[in-house]
Amino acid sequence: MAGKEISKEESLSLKGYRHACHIMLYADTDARLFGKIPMKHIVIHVNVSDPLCYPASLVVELNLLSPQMQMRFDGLLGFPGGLVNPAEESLERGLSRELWEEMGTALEVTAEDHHSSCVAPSPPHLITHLYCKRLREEELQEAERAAVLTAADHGLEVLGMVRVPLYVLKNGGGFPSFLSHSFISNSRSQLLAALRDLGLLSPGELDSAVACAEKIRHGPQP
Ligand SMILES: O=c1[nH]cnc2c1ncn2[C@@H]1O[C@H](COP(=O)(O)OP(=O)(O)O)[C@@H](O)[C@H]1O
Repeated sequence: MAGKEISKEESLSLKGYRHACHIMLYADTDARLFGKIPMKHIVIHVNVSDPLCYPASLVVELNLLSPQMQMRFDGLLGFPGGLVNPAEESLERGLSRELWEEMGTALEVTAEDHHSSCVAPSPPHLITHLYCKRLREEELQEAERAAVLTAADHGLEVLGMVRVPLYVLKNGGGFPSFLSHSFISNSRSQLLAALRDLGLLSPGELDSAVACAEKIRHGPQP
């Protein structure tokens, strides 16, 4: 569900549409998976017998940053943010307000952080705007703590912030598994486009992960 891309200016001139603004916060990380594998840059040789995904010879090499999404009240994954009425405030100011409610963090979102605007495939008459903002790792960690400790919506509209794993493990663990979950509206497409456009993952890496996620979704369930 990608939706039709449109410029922010054009979207604001359309009548009868609601505007949903969300943000992808991300940061470089020095964290180590299982205490030993550097998260920043990881190389995994995929096992020949893996039934899923990658050809045996492929070495998966991904840059590991930590983009954030959240588990919503409805059990779907999405980005932090919400509806903004552009007749009352700018998209950026409204998004900052939503972030305060959902994450308990005062983050200034500017027009430079705008990534894309789309006419959402569903629900009808909705424009979705995605913003992307790179933080320092300490800022991201601080935002995660505030989301639990001080955000008004924690445990209600937002059940928790989650980091998006950008690495790929055997049998599609990591990013492909993450993509196989259920997402609100076009947030999954927003995630894929942002990772591609920001150069966090290459088009080839994204295509492989999407194909692998499809196999996981349609594979045997325990
Ligand atoms: O991450 C997202 N990307 C794109 N659209 C989203 C995302 N999260 C929610 N939406 C859509 O935006 C609209 C507003 O949703 P949200 O629940 O975030 O705002 P609200 O708290 O102001 O109601 C809903 O129609 C939903 O389908």
